[in-house]
Amino acid sequence: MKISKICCIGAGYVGGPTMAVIAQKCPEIKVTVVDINEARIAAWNDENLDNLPVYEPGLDKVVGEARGRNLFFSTQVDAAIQEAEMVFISVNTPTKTYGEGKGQAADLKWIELCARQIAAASDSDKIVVEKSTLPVRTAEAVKDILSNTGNGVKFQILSNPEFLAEGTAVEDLQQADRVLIGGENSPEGKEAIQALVDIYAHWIPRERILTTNVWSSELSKLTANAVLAQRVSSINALSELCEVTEADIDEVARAIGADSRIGGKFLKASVGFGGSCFQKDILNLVYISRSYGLTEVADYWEQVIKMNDHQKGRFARKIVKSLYNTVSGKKIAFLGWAFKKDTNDTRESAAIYVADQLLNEKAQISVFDPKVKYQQIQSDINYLQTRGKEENGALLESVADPYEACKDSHAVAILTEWDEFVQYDWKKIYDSMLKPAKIFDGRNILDHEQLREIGFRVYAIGKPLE
Ligand SMILES: NC(=O)C1=CN([C@@H]2O[C@H](COP(=O)(O)OP(=O)(O)OC[C@H]3O[C@@H](n4cnc5c(N)ncnc54)[C@H](O)[C@@H]3O)[C@@H](O)[C@H]2O)C=CC1
Ligand SMILES: O=C(O)[C@H]1O[C@H](OP(=O)(O)OP(=O)(O)OC[C@H]2O[C@@H](n3ccc(=O)[nH]c3=O)[C@H](O)[C@@H]2O)[C@H](O)[C@@H](O)[C@@H]1O
Repeated sequence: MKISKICCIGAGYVGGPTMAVIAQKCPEIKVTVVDINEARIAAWNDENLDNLPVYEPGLDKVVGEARGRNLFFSTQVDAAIQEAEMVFISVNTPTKTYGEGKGQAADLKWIELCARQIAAASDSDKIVVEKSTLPVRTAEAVKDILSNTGNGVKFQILSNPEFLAEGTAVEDLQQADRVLIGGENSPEGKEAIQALVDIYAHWIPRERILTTNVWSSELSKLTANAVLAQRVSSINALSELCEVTEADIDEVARAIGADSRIGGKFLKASVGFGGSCFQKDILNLVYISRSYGLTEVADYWEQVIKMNDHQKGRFARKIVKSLYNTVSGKKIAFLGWAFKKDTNDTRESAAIYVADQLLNEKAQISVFDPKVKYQQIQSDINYLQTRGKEENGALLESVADPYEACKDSHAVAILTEWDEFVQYDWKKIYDSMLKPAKIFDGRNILDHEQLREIGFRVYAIGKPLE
């Protein structure tokens, strides 16, 4: 079966970049990305490519090449579904905030709405592709909704989870380690799988396109994130041990990573992992395991989250302790608010939780992030509902100049590993700060020796103190 029209529901961090790359690589396929969020669609259609709603290195070029040719962004959801032979579901699947499974299970409200909308808008057979990250066996529910429309239209459900990481999305999509496609083991299922394989085969070597049954595919996505996050929690757990034993976590990571069985990637100690997915997906895995009565399995994975919460908490406590156990009224500069470099995404960023803890101690925080705006920072902190909006507004500011953020501060905390932070004039920053001037490097990116020569007191993750 040859696909000529694709519709993707959800124009977010996954739907936008993923479809842009499919459109770039498959110029003969018309790709329409739809969303109910009008402002988001307008931003995707903005003539000025600097205003795209998702910041990703290289994305402007891809969108610039394909948009208007065979890539379209629209709010006309039904029309796009109707004309497509293949419909991707790429909507958000956050952790439930109410009812059964609150705080752990994935909220599948938007997935179900999409399935119902596809069912209602379709008058020809379609392949429906789960692109969102979903609990194992979700395809069963999607299929149940789609096969009970009574209008004779037939649907095949595929699972095609996305493994891109933010900040490197375009590169990850163009040179994916693997593409995973799960489908039904029937002639129709195999035909649907092949149709999607053919799309990716435009640019991904065939041996990197893995095909499995639907349940393996759904579960592999949760598992991949759980194992990645587990590595970060493992190295972060060891960073605390380094601090009390005078071992150096970067040296330990290099030493163990040199073992090809372990590998060197994803062993960078930090203030804690953030992002919209690691925590959400592990909580989901914990919930699923517990719902099958697998207590030990659930407890095992839950520890990855507990360790991460501990890491964020102890970073904040370290700042308070070293500022003589009080930060009330003291200015603390935050360099970075995004959950990692090269993205404007702040979801579950460690910075939010460290700030919240310091605001509880009445610190005055001044944030500089090259890609995150004041409004987003306020909305992130207000979302926690720890204190009123007015108080947050009075204690937490953001400025457009990093030197301004650091001026007259007692301490500078590095929360995101933006490359530009390394290049700053740290002598100038030192001269503008209150003394003793302190730096808390939550990402271990700065030259600590040089900073100490300037006169800074430096606290880093998993490093011996002076
Ligand atoms: N952010 C990431 O790096 C990755 C995310 N994922 C998964 O991909 C999925 C999407 O994530 P993001 O793109 O980050 O979410 P997002 O929140 O950035 O985008 C989702 C979009 O779907 C839209 N939407 C929701 N319901 C809709 C409906 N019924 N009709 C039309 N539009 C609708 C929303 O308005 C929103 O713009 C999630 O399941 C996530 O776990 C997977 C891999 C990477
Ligand atoms: O499902 C998802 O959403 C995606 O989640 C992660 O991607 P992402 O969260 O965008 O970014 P990562 O590079 O994985 O970083 C996650 C967090 O871990 C932190 N991290 C990462 C690596 C490391 O060594 N140390 C460390 O602290 C990062 O700073 C960041 O806060 C996975 O890497 C992707 O494969 C997956 O598709």
